[in-house]
Amino acid sequence: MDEQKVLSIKGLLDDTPEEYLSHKEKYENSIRKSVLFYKTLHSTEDENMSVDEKTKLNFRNIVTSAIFKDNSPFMLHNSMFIPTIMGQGTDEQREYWMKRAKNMEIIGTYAQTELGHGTFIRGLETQATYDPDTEEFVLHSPVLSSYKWWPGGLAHTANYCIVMARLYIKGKSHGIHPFMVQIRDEETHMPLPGIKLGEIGAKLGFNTVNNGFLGFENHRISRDRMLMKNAQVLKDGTFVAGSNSKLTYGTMVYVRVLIVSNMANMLAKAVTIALRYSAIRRQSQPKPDEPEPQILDYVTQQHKLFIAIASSHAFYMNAMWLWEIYYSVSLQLASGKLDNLPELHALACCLKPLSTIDATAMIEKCRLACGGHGYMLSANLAQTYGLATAAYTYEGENTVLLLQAARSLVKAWVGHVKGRPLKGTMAYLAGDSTVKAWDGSIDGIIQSFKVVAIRKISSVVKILQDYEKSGLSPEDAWNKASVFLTAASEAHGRAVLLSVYKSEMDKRAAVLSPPLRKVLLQLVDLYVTYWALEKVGDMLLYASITDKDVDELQRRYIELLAAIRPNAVGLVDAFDFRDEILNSTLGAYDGRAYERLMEEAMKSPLNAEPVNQTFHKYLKPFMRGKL
Ligand SMILES: CCCCCCCCCCCCCC(=O)SCCNC(=O)CCNC(=O)[C@H](O)C(C)(C)COP(=O)(O)OP(=O)(O)OC[C@H]1O[C@@H](n2cnc3c(N)ncnc32)[C@H](O)[C@@H]1OP(=O)(O)O
Ligand SMILES: Cc1cc2nc3c(=O)[nH]c(=O)nc-3n(C[C@H](O)[C@H](O)[C@H](O)COP(=O)(O)OP(=O)(O)OC[C@H]3O[C@@H](n4cnc5c(N)ncnc54)[C@H](O)[C@@H]3O)c2cc1C
Repeated sequence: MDEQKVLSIKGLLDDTPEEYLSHKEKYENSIRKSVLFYKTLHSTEDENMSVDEKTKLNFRNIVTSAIFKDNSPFMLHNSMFIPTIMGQGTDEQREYWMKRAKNMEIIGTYAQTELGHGTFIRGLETQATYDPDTEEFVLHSPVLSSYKWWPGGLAHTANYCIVMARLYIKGKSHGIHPFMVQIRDEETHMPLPGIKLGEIGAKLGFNTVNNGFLGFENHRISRDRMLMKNAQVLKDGTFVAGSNSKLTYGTMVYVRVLIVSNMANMLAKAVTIALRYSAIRRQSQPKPDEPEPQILDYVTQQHKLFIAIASSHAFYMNAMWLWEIYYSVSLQLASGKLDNLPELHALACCLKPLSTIDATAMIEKCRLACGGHGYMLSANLAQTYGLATAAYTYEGENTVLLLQAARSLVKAWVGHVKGRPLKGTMAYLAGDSTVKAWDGSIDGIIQSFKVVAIRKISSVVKILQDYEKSGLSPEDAWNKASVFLTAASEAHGRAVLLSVYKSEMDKRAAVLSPPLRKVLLQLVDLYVTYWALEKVGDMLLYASITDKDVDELQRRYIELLAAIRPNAVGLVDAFDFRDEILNSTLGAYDGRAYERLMEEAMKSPLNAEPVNQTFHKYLKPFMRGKL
């Protein structure tokens, strides 16, 4: 696809930095650009029909990040509204709504979270009560806490949305289901009667996403507006349950899978900026007779940055692998086979949190690695952090998701002890977890991570059982053990991340030139060694590492940093981000960071006049003692 063509369209990139616009202007500018971007992208994609969905998504994601530093108000239309129609609609509903949504005849969002509940979906309070006399659902927000709160684009952009609401038929609740709801008039864009809409206000990031609130006052929609692929309500009010109520959560699983590759991209961007800047920035004079070195030559700087390069590769490989699993499970679900859904859910509940936790921490480290200039918004590291840390919370708060994964792991372990077979990515739990002599090879360390996971899972299951034996209810035992349950999930997630990164690289190794293979495998080695040192306590406890082994591992780590140093700039150049996509004074390809900082500073509205009017109004009288 022609990224260059997209980015050269006039008006897509901002002349005035967004941060100098008011809240309202930011929104209006983002809408103008969203429309232009949609038209441009469509014409570009039409020329590239052969490209597969995953490449298309990645391309869109990267180009979008250049045009919208703080994300687009159409974001939810593409990432959740359309996927929910696809995943939850009947054939007829898909046919009708997809045509309208794909052509942008309607703009939609996904309204699930409420003021009172986000995590606990079964606690949602928005009501959809079926009225068999009129064959309609009556949508109602009975209390303030039932107002929808957060959906992107909901405030002033979307005219339709998918509302997740509790279905009532003849006084009986039938759980949470998706409803297609028109919220604004298609001609005037006014909110429809019985619908209260607005924007939720300024946030840490996402300030151009137009996140909104929504309340209903007995608003009626026809029966065919319930998305009925899974569960159905017949005309007379008969409820037909779906094969698994959790299929209603399908869009969330899809987005959790996408988030892993999104984190790989965000981290790649941040480290490209910080690393290029580290190559031109010179500071201090360790040797009196020599010039100031590039800060990239300080090993502490390499320690901050090289792991971010390796982590981006690791997330990318894991994301592609997870995408394949998602794809094949989706095909199975379509043919009614549900067996592998729990494993997909558990995997997404490990990899979404770990990728967002690591990316958030490493992007912040990239900012810190740029010293004072990293703090400038024009460096584009603060905004990148804002986007990454949002993903820590959205699409399932990370602690909550790790506890979901723990639920599957505990179940698997208990079953294994009872003799039930383990399958898929949990099959390794049946392996040997006895302490052996330390094996410091890459495969040996990965094996140690698996042992750590087995031991943490088995240990927390024992804790849970002991609590229950002492008289605690299963729920209280679970809560009491939850710190260690999340630790067990993290250990499992680390074992998956490490082993998939290594095995996916091995698969590709054969087609790489020997020098490239060498460098990419150094990154794998660095990643594995870094995490062994980060988790040295676990290695001591469960994998019999000795102080001598740790010493060796530390030396190996330092040697790897030295080996990667000559290729470090090449490695970030290989991410192949155009300057427009990095959008950073510090990270441009030509290294003219100081010139760019000054050029950007001159765009500050305060620099338009030499004396600001507040001097005459306040400062002068104040300094003369007249105020
Ligand atoms: C274009 C590229 C863009 C890329 C970037 C994208 C950016 C996009 C921007 C997005 C912006 C942000 C947009 C947004 O933020 S949209 C809002 C997102 N909101 C959330 O993610 C809410 C998080 N909460 C939940 O998911 C659930 O309520 C949890 C999971 C916490 C519990 O749930 P609940 O209380 O109802 O369940 P339970 O505890 O009774 O039962 C648990 C049982 O159910 C199974 N189970 C649970 N869940 C699933 C599942 N999904 N598939 C299959 N199975 C599932 C589970 O294994 C267990 O099974 P078992 O053990 O009993 O056998
Ligand atoms: C930038 C952004 C965009 C968003 N976009 C959308 C959108 O488009 N559509 C939409 O519907 N929603 C959206 N959301 C909402 C988002 O999905 C929720 O905020 C998220 O799922 C977390 O739920 P919560 O806010 O209820 O947090 P809470 O669940 O209240 O979490 C607060 C704390 O309680 C802890 N906690 C909660 N439950 C448990 C538990 N069972 N065990 C242990 N600890 C627990 C959490 O770990 C956390 O520390 C968005 C949020 C953000 C930040």
